Amino acid sequence: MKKILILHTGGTISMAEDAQGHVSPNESNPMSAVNMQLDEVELVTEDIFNLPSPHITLSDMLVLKNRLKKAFLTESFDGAVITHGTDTLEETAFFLDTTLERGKPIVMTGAMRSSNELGTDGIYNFLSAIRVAADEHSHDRGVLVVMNDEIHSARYVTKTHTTNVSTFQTPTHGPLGLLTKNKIIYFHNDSENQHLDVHSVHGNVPIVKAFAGMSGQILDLLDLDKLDGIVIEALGAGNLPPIASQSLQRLLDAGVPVVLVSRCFNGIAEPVYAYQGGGSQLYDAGVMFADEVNSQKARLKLIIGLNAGLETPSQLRNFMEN
Ligand SMILES: NC(=O)C[C@H](N)C(=O)O
Repeated sequence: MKKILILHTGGTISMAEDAQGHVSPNESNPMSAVNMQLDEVELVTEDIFNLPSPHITLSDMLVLKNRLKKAFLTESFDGAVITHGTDTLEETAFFLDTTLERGKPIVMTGAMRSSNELGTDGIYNFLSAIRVAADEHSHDRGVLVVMNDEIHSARYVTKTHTTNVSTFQTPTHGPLGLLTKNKIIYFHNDSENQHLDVHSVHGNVPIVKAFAGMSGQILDLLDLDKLDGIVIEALGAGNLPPIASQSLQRLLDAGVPVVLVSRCFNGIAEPVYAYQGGGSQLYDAGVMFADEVNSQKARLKLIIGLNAGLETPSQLRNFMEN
């Protein structure tokens, strides 16, 4: 018999629609009332939060991480399922994936349609997540995201559609696997995300998106005394308009960690172009190129690195670029 910890955190999966079509949280989570009778699986359920996922903070992620650590170290759980709002699900998944060691399966899921809507996907996704968490082949894969019959890696998955039930996709790599009616099939193994545990999540790290004709105005407005780092969503392979790149130099000169990702949905940013504002110039000036993560995940990674005590530029660069 597998013992699986269920942590409900809120999100649309826990919400209901009213007569006007407005969706909001319930006093008590409808998912807790779902009577999931499964052979060979014992479920232990906790309503750890009841929050829409735009209300989830890094402190909440830390609470979840500590709860999961306890579950596996001292409570002999065989796996865990976390239900979560989809808006920031990928961020919580990435945070847990980076701060917890790989081992027993941790599976996150949610829904795009609330509990009383026609075609609600909540209970189906919940059951799928439990199946994956109880499967022997789900061990040592890091945090998994299960929605709409697909299994995705926390490192790469992202929300791609505002309302569609197939919103979670893995650009460049594709999903790790899928669920059929009777089977769970993994197509490939994922490389391990660098693991670093943290006990705090302090830090002001904004994300700034680049655009054609970008001036330095937004970067010039940033108060260096209140800035612990910055993530730039750059153009293409990792380039910036020339004036913006000049303003970035002020941050680099002040020792602010600057991390770059691409605003492209697919592919990997690399220091290639040598013109003014080009990636290779930015790299030589000290900009770190975060490997294969989007801006919201690069931001979490930088905050984790800083809170884990990586101080020197080379320590941080090694963490951010691998
Ligand atoms: N589908 C969802 O769960 C979206 C909702 N706004 C949330 O993230 O809480």
